[in-house]
Amino acid sequence: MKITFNKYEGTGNDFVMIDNRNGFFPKNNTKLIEKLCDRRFGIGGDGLILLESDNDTDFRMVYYNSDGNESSMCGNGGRCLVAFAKSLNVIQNDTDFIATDGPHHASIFENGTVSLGMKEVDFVKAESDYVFLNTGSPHHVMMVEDLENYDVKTIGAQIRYSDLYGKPGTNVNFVKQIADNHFALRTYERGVEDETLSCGTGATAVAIAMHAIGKTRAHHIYLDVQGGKLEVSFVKEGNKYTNVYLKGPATFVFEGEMEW
Ligand SMILES: N[C@@H](CCC[C@H](N)C(=O)O)C(=O)O
Repeated sequence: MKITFNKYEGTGNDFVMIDNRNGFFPKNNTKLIEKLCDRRFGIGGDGLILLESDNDTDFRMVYYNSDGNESSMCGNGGRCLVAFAKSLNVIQNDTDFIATDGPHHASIFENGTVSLGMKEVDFVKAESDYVFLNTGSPHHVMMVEDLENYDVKTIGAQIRYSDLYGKPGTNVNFVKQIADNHFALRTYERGVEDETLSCGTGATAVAIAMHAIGKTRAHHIYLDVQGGKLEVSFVKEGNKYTNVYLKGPATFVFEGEMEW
């Protein structure tokens, strides 16, 4: 059988996109998903995303990490899926869709940039040397001295598998401040088990974490990731971060068919 797919990337975080509105895709076939994401034996991607029909919103997002397992929210993947939905004529330039962490609103601008509404954050754990929060996916955030030469894969894996996070684990972000409203980050992603070029829920977590610990007073933060630039904006209402938006490019790469 042949699978028709599209490949998208958002600041270098890349995804295999499949239109599953007719429900043909074998969603529990972990080995198949892992193979489709494999960069040598498959199409290649940090994750695979299904676009499915939903009764109450424009579409449903189902996200799998490249290890083949379904996981929590993917910010860059969500932005790319919005661009894919537009290419399928499922939506125009504004949409409401549903993902594992709840409803999302998104808009596509003329230059192809996608702004994605993220879940509200009402809990930020701030310790002396790290911050932990959930922006749709769990994120450990820590500032480091030499971000450019930091061993993200080794240290990221140690934290991800540490007793602090137990079996579910976490994503791990290493951060450097560039200006009051400008940070650079590198992310180790669980489920990819490596550094990726960008992580949208990670960039969102870094922006909120830096505000929560007083590194910035800005509500609109610029973030340099390994694969490009993202922006995160939010409103602080009491202890809550609301109106959280993640903005950046979402780019079609190629389409094709793969035999399985
Ligand atoms: N790349 C994503 C995050 C994907 C989920 C993550 N790997 C997890 O399992 O928690 C993003 O852009 O947010």
